[in-house]
Order: sequence, then structure tokens, then C-alpha cells
Amino acid sequence: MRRTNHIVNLDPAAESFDYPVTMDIRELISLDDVMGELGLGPNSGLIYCMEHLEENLDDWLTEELDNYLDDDYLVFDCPGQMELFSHIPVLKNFVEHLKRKNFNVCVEYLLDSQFVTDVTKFISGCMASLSAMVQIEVPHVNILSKMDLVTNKRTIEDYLNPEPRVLLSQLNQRMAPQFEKLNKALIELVDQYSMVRFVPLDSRKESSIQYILSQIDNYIQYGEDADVKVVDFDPEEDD
Ligand SMILES: Nc1nc2c(ncn2[C@@H]2O[C@H](COP(=O)(O)OP(=O)(O)OP(=O)(O)O)[C@@H](O)[C@H]2O)c(=O)[nH]1
Repeated sequence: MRRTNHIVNLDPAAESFDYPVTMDIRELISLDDVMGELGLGPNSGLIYCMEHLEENLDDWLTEELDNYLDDDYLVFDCPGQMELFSHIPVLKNFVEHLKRKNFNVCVEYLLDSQFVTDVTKFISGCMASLSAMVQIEVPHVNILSKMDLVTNKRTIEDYLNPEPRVLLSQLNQRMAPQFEKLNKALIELVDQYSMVRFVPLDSRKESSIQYILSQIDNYIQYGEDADVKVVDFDPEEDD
């Protein structure tokens, strides 16, 4: 899309890259060092690193961000651990910091398409993405990645624009009868939060990449006023 872009690594455990990385959290702190010096395990070590990043937002990050121009796009590649997006405020505070520095921010949430093999996994993927959406509170594009690896494309297509009634009946068939009310509530939630829809990404297809980039670009350009279909969720509307 002819935007000047720079890739930033925010994963303190990442070791090698197939692309140039312009900023790297490992210049500040690395998982190996934390595990070696503090005797932490991989997960608590990662959280320690991310909290250290949070403490250094005003120094390290602000200094680094000063190197970019107004029209530059920065792509922050985050670690995949779910708790960073669901209940630890580090990434929310990171995004808030970017917003204070006048960046327009858009989250791209990637879910491996191979994970979405049946209705329970689809709902679980939706819930995970939704928890990131409600925590981070910025425009958000959900992507089903690695579509080139999917052998049965029809199963996935059913989940791209899902019919609530079909989802509910599939879920009820899978679960014991006492879960019916819960199933109904979950499907209503997914249906009402229409932004939780996933867009397929096949990295071999230029059109697939362009479609997602144009959505992201739209959000970055116009922020929350972007022309993207959004349906408000009203928790009071239907008990
Ligand atoms: N076939 C195929 N492989 C992919 C695609 N995207 C990534 N991979 C490969 O999948 C493997 C895992 O990569 P990712 O899913 O990006 O995960 P990661 O960034 O290493 O790990 P986390 O960020 O912690 O989730 C790597 O070997 C990638 O080369 C894709 O679209 N198609």
C-alpha cells in the first residue's frame, strides 16, 4: 500500500527474523537473561520482561519512537501468550502510551485457522479475541491466519460469516443438556459483537493480503470513525 513501515519486535523470546527489525525489546531485556539471572520459568519470565517494558515506556520507548516520521507505520509483533491480552494490563498501557504520543493504533489478532476445526474451538477463539478487544479498546481486525494449510476449506467458511442458529445447534449437539442456556448466551454474544468476525488470510494470495491491509489502513487513517461495519453490543437489550 506504499506506506513506509517498520517492524518492531516486542517478543523477548524471539531469536531470529526473516525480515529487518527496526526496534527490538531484547535491546532492553531478553527472556534468556531473565530466566538465567532471576531463575524464573518461561511464562513468569515473559511477564517480568513485559512489566519491565511497561516501566520503561517513558524512557526507552519514547526515545525510540522519536526516530519516526508522522506518516510512518510501525508494526509491533507481540508475544503470543494470551494473558498479556486478557488480564495483564501491560499491552493496554503500551497502546495507551502510543495514543498519548499521537499514534493511531489498530490491533490485528491472529488465530491459526488450523485451530478452528469445530464449533467449540471457534467459540473459544472468539472469546479469546473478544477478551483482547474489550481490554485494549482500539479498532481491531481479527484474522484467521495460515489459510494455505487448511485442507477442508468448507469447514472454515462456515465460521467466516456464521449463522447463529446453526452455531447454536452444533454447540448443543456437542455439549451436555445442562449447558444449553450458556450456549445460547455465548452465541448471542458472538452474534452481537459483530466485530469479532474473522477475516481469512492466505499469505500466498496477494488479494487476501491487500484486503486485510486496506482494512487496517482504514482504521489507522480514520481511527474509530473508519467506515467499517460495527454493531454496538447492548448488554441490557436481552437478558
Ligand atoms: N504455511 C504457513 N506457515 C506460516 C504462515 N505464517 C506463519 N507460518 C509459520 O508458522 C510457524 C510459527 O509462526 P507464527 O504462527 O507466526 O508464530 P510465532 O510468531 O513464531 O509465535 P507467537 O508469536 O508466539 O505465536 C513459523 O514456522 C512460520 O514460518 C502462513 O501463513 N502459512
